[in-house]
Amino acid sequence: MVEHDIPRATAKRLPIYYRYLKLLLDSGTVRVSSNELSDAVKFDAATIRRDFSYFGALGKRGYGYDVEALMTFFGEILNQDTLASVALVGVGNLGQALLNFNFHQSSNARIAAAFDVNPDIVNTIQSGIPVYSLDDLEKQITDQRIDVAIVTVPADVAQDVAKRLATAGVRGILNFTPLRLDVPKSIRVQNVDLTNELQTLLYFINNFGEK
Ligand SMILES: NC(=O)c1ccc[n+]([C@@H]2O[C@H](COP(=O)([O-])OP(=O)(O)OC[C@H]3O[C@@H](n4cnc5c(N)ncnc54)[C@H](O)[C@@H]3O)[C@@H](O)[C@H]2O)c1
Repeated sequence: MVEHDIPRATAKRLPIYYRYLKLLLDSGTVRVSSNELSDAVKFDAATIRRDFSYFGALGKRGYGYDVEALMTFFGEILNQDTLASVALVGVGNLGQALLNFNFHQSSNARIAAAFDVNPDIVNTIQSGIPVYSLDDLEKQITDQRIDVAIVTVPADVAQDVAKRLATAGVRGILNFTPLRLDVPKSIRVQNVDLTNELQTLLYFINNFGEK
């Protein structure tokens, strides 16, 4: 693998370019200009052109960049990265906050794909992460070798989502919904309940708070 001596800020933008290019490729787009990329990923076009030039990827005037060639190229570079890919299902208030936080800097995991049913956000990039239609769940989980999913959907659809995740092959679910999920024994579920945490804290403060 060729070592690329690139600035850290450029390296951090690479997964974002990669994921957006993958969305374009999946939708059959052949080429893209730095201005179009700029609109989607919210980095200015000059930054994008400079970033790409570090990799020797030069767009042609009036043509732009070849999406598939860029994807292949960036994919190879990113393969050196052994981060666990995580999915997030339900890009609402909580889901957006988790996408924005991501986990990359503090752990060996990062959210690689998000899913929702809301047509207003499907096929957009949120905090650098592509949001796919729920219809694409199984395909993306398989293609992106996703092992773990975070579930932030309304409780009434959580069981159905968990079942689909299980069938798609995830091995762990971080469940933020109040529903207790029924999944095969081979799948580990970790429930997160901030209300519980707060109640516990209040209990300790009220009962053992006096020094
Ligand atoms: N564990 C906690 O401490 C905690 C805290 C806050 C919220 N929650 C829970 O997290 C969940 C999300 O809360 P929120 O405030 O973000 O809700 P929200 O309504 O803002 O977001 C829900 C999102 O899920 C999407 N969605 C609906 N059905 C879907 C489906 N079948 N597949 C994929 N996406 C679907 C919606 O389009 C929406 O974007 C709820 O279950 C809520 O009870 C838990």
